[in-house]
Amino acid sequence: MSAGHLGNLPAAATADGAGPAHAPERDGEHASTPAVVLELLRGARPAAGLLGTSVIARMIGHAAGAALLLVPAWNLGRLAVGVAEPGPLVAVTVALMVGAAFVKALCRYLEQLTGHIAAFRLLGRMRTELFDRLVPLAPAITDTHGTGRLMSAATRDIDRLEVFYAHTIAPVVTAVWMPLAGVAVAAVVAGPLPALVLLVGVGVGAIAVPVVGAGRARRAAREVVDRRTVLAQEVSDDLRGHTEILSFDAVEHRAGVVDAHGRAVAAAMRGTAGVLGRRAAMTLAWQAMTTIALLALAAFGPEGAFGVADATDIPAGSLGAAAAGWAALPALLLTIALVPAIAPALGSVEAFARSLPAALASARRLRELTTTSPAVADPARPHAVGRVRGTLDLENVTFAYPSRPDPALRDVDLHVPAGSFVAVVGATGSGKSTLARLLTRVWDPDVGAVRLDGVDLSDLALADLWREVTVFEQRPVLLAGTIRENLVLGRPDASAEQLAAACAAAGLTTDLDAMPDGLATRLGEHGQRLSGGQAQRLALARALLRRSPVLVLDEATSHQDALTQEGIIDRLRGAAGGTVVLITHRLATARAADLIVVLEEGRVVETGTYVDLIRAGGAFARLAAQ
Ligand SMILES: Nc1ncnc2c1ncn2[C@@H]1O[C@H](COP(=O)(O)OP(=O)(O)OP(=O)(O)O)[C@@H](O)[C@H]1O
Repeated sequence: MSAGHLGNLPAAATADGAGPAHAPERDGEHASTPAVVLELLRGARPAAGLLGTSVIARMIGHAAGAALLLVPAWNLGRLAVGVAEPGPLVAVTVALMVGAAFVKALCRYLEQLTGHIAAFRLLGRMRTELFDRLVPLAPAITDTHGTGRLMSAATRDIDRLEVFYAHTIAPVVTAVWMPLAGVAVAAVVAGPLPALVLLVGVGVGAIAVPVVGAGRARRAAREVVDRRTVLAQEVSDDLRGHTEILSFDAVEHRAGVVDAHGRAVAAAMRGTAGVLGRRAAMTLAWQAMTTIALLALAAFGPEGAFGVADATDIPAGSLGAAAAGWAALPALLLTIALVPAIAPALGSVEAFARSLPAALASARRLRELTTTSPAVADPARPHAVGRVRGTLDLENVTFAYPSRPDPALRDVDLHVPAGSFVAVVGATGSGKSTLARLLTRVWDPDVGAVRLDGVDLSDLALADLWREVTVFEQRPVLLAGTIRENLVLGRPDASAEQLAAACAAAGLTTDLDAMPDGLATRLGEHGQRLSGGQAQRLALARALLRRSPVLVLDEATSHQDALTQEGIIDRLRGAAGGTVVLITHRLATARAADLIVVLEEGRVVETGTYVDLIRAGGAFARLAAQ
């Protein structure tokens, strides 16, 4: 997907405009309503044809619906004043009504069909775009927003925009054109005064209904969206941590937390109820008032106010003659019938005035998410990558997480020769994983540089970097598919031999042999059908399979027994494609390393081989003695 305009989602910052490396910035929250609406409309371009059809179908459908009321009203008037023969008139009226009903039904079908196809197509695109936008924002976005919130954005917020595309564009157009057409018909058939009365009535309905409580409805909608998001985050945490919740006997406590958030959502929703009630009442009130005003005009207004029907047309001796004083009856009935004929078009204003604030609140939240500056961004002109040897250098690196002022790494200088095996050790919290994250450019350093083969990582395209440097995360994520699908995630074209070699190196072969379905074994969500050790061995095999020039392993053997761990470490050098950086708190695994780097409170305090460091009797020896 291109990095330029991305449908409904505003363009994300690029490297040039990213500002400070990891200071997430948001501007979506402050976007004005017209700006958000305009952006949504711009995003509708790919489905313009379908949306146009939906609008036209709705306009014709509403006109047919109006005809269902206007034809009998007009003809009833004509019948009453005697200007038409009852027999043919009834036949024509019935035929016209059947035709209008058929057109109305067909148009309604077309409107709904095309409107919804357009909306779902656009929502599908937006989900893909959202995903594309979120990738470069990770991990800043999960750190600051939480996965539940992102999930809610990708599903609920995007779904809510369906209201805008399927239920707003066509109704708005119809809500403008139907009243104008109705007033024009009244002006032609009944004259300017009835048209003016109708215009005022419709104007009150069209303007007052959505305006009543608009600010309150908007604030309440935003609150509902925010509170629902918190609820989604809590529920997602509960689902993920259900085992802990059960074993800690915390079901009641957690149910109470979720219940409290549910109540908060309900309270926020109640905020809109009063506004909705008033709007519904006003929708009915303007119709009643306009009808009364038209009747009053006919009864007490100037003579000839409904003066189009010609009394000389009325045959002598007919019922019409008796009703000569009511010569204007057809025009009066037709104008009165215009009120309920126009009402459905305005009724939808009330409906979308109700749902639109929620859709716009969702659009704002999506905007807010996607305008967060990425923690790392692709360079404007990436350095071309040739054959990577795998030399790593950290030069005077200092880094602090955005949420913590104390640096997690300070003044780190480190040289890792290509093809070497380096172990990074240190007490918990000393900055080992942070070092791994900087090597894979999850974050950029605040000061100093991280280089691969002498090239600053920030000059490499992220895709190139991710291809050359493979990372084994401390808490690797397994997908719900088969073992094979998980293994080939980073190398879809791996041969059977390559798969077997990676599995053997990671110590997974015995496990696979014991499984009746072998590589085809399904894992369940987050690999829950594997033991902790098996899941770790599988994730390690997946990382080894890539044979990338640099392999960063963060606690890759922490769940293994001593024997299994020893075997894995022995095979590691041969199985990896080049440089290996092994982050570990088990010092025995560092024994085979060419170089051991000891971290203490974010600083490199010692480097050397196992034997040298033990002999030196410094920080490493103290760690070993613990
Ligand atoms: N995402 C984060 N946001 C804020 N602070 C963080 C984050 N991740 C780590 N830290 C902090 O940075 C410091 C270094 O953490 P790091 O995970 O690098 O240590 P570590 O040596 O890998 O620890 P362990 O052996 O326990 O995994 C710690 O003080 C930690 O609390």
